Amino acid sequence: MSVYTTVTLEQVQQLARHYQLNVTGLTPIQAGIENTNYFVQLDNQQQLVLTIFEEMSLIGINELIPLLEYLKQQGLPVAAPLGDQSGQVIHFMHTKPAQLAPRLMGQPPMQPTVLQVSEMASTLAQLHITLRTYPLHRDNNHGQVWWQHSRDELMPVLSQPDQALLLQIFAQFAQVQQQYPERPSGLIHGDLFRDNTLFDGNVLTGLLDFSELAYDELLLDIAICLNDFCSQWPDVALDNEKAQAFINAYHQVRPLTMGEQQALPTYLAMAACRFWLSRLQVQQRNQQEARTGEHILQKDPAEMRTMLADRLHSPFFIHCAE
Ligand SMILES: Nc1ncnc2c1ncn2[C@@H]1O[C@H](COP(=O)(O)OP(=O)(O)O)[C@@H](O)[C@H]1O
Ligand SMILES: N[C@@H](CCOP(=O)(O)O)C(=O)O
Repeated sequence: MSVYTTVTLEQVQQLARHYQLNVTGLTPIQAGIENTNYFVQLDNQQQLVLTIFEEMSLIGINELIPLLEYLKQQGLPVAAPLGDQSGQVIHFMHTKPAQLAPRLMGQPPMQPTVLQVSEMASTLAQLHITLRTYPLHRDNNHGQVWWQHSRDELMPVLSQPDQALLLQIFAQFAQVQQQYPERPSGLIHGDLFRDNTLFDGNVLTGLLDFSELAYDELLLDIAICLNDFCSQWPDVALDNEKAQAFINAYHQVRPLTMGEQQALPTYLAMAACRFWLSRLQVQQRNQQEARTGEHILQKDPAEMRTMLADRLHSPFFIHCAE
């Protein structure tokens, strides 16, 4: 996060009484940009994460509770939120929905190894397969309709070269979608960046932040995750060895269609574009609402703009073993 809603230790202790838990400490979490999160220390040495939802509707929040429970039961490393003594999961703090979930151990892989990349990709494929039969339809709030809308809204404030770049990717994307129609859809995570995962060595211990979960193209999820896990940080250029390892590992669990393989280079560019647009929007909002301070994280839109240009100018052509 960022901490938008400040809570006191006493307020969290009061919340924890519903769960018959004793809270001894509270630490704001700076990572993340949508919700307010705190690590919560219990007197029995366990730790929880308190999330105060800043944006998501109550309907959306309630959809995720059984979904996370289902994923946990299927063996995926997710933090299903806790029910209190009466089974209630969502409480309210400062009129906003709030939940407690177990803290998963591990660290986000800031410079992922090839093994971590492969582990991420095979888990992503597993996630897509596991969600195939899950009975939920949820539109993507940051899907194609939103891309077009936010592009049109932002156009007037962008420089001429930025406008040209946007027009180029949207035109190329429309063409590729028409050319390669064989692209399966399903429920996707929608935001699997490194900072929404935790690793202990090469073991993936946490998939976090399902707030963008929605019905959309699986290839979009692959492109979002691959872009972030397989870049040569701090440079955004693609690391070809990692990208190929990602594709191999994913393909072994859920074979990519020919359409997906051919469309991937353009999807990588569009995935970067989607986050360029959303970061520009967040930047505008933070300025308009004067949301600043040491606990407010602002991700750099320029990074995604550079990534978009890179993916367009140096496309990554994949090879999938038969
Ligand atoms: N269950 C959890 N276990 C461990 N760390 C967590 C957990 N939930 C959140 N975090 C930490 O909090 C950060 C922000 O959480 P996230 O859900 O991504 O918030 P936001 O919705 O604001 O992006 C994560 O990057 C991670 O460091
Ligand atoms: N991953 C997105 C921002 C979404 O932030 P999160 O903290 O809610 O995961 C980006 O990098 O722009």
